[in-house]
Amino acid sequence: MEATVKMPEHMPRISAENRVAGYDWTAIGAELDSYGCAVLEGLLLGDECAEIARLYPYEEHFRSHVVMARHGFGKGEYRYFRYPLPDLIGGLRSALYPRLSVVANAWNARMGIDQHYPAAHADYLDLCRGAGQTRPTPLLLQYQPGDFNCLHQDLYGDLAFPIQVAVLLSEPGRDFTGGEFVLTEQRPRMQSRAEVVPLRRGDAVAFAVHNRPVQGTKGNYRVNLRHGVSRVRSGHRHTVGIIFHDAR
Ligand SMILES: O=C(O)CCC(=O)C(=O)O
Ligand SMILES: [Fe+2]
Repeated sequence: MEATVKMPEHMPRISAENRVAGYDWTAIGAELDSYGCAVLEGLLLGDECAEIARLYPYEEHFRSHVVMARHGFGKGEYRYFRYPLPDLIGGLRSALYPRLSVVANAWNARMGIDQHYPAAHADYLDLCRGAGQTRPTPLLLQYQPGDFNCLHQDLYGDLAFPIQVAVLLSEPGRDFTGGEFVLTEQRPRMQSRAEVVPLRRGDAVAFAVHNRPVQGTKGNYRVNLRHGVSRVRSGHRHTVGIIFHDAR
């Protein structure tokens, strides 16, 4: 007879390392190089999305609460998680980082930036700590009808890891309409380029935080990116943002 082992409910069914290892990182790196963003389909399961979104009202999980309209950031609200992060988010943060650091190091070399990202996220957080950046940056966002997130860059100090990840926790068309994830890319002496990233619930987008190199005819040039969310037309939308540098 087969033994059945029931996993405790709070444990993610697949380890973060295993789910991250399931993606084609060569293809993701190529998408990031070409467009400044790449989609990781199905990073979270539906019930995992619900589990994270449900944390929103519980203050004990968060260190601060931002009402976007008060700061001119848009309309809607978000909360920065406290350490220790929920397992699912902390696990993804450390499992995604080594893959993205390969792309980030290649970008720095192409942009002539003399900085190397260590292979382990714990070591990068040590560097952040040394720069006075000790507060956790992963966040949970909540949008209602009429809400939007103005184009911005998530920079919280001198140290900034150049790629971040956002996971959509609500299902477009069912839970909400509108609310598209938008990325703009400002090119030197040229007009800006926009990307609208189609996401389903559980999909993640990895994208450039502020700068990335673009291969031109005369070598690499640097573009400046911003991201945001278009107006939510109906329903409710939740996202979890995974930023790899900590904040001052
Ligand atoms: O809600 C979104 O899709 C964008 C969230 C965001 O700005 C972020 O994760 O940094
Ligand atoms: Fe953001």
